[in-house]
Amino acid sequence: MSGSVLRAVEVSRVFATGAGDVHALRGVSLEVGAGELVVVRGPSGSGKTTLLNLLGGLDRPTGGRVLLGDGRELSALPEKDVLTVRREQIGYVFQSFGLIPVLSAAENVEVPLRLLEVPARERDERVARALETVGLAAHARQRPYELSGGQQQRVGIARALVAEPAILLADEPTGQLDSATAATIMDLIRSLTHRRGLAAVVSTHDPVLTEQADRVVDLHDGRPRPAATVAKRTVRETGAGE
Ligand SMILES: Nc1ncnc2c1ncn2[C@@H]1O[C@H](COP(=O)(O)OP(=O)(O)OP(=O)(O)O)[C@@H](O)[C@H]1O
Repeated sequence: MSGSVLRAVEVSRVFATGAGDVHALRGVSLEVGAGELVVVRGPSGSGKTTLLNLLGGLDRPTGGRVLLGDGRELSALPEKDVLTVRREQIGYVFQSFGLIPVLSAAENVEVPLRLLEVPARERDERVARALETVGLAAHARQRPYELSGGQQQRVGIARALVAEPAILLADEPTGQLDSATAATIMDLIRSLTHRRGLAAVVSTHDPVLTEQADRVVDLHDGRPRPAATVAKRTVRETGAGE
């Protein structure tokens, strides 16, 4: 790993609720470098989504810090700067795909580029390339409901990567897919991570999918379990650049 692209240092998140404080995360540290796939594994309620939200700037920790590769503290930036970091540097993949139903696959993938005000011609080229990368070039004009779950998640991955972020975050990206499709989606995430040198963090509670990880971080009741934080691969598979 050549320096961390994203780092959580002793992050905690306490939610104040009517029934009292909920300690969703209690001092979790995690570091991810370019070309590295870290899987966060844990049972329901262990804090996976909370951690991914903090890493992606969708939420702020109540303790600890989230640091970017350039040394800036994401968790302390003003909201408008967090938004810029999210648009330019972070691709996010959701369990429920998060596609806009009235838009075609290509139009969904185009959304991040519109937000970045990329000119139309360049948008078209980049969207076509992104759909090609996930194997959906032939489905560009279809709406989400005309696609299978696996295909919809491929659109979600193309959308997450079309702006060429350095960081990929995926919260249970295979949670709504059958096990065979889930394996192909994890394969795709792994190969894109290695080929493009992404810093990727993926949450899952499926032990089978952790096979694809370079490193696994186990969460339990908002705490990392150090004994189970294992190096899965010391030598990463690196494919030719794209
Ligand atoms: N906005 C919130 N307000 C109050 N409590 C919350 C909030 N978000 C999460 N929690 C609590 O924090 C804990 C961790 O939740 P989180 O969603 O991060 O777990 P998870 O591991 O992603 O679970 P799942 O696998 O079911 O998605 C849970 O006890 C949850 O109820």
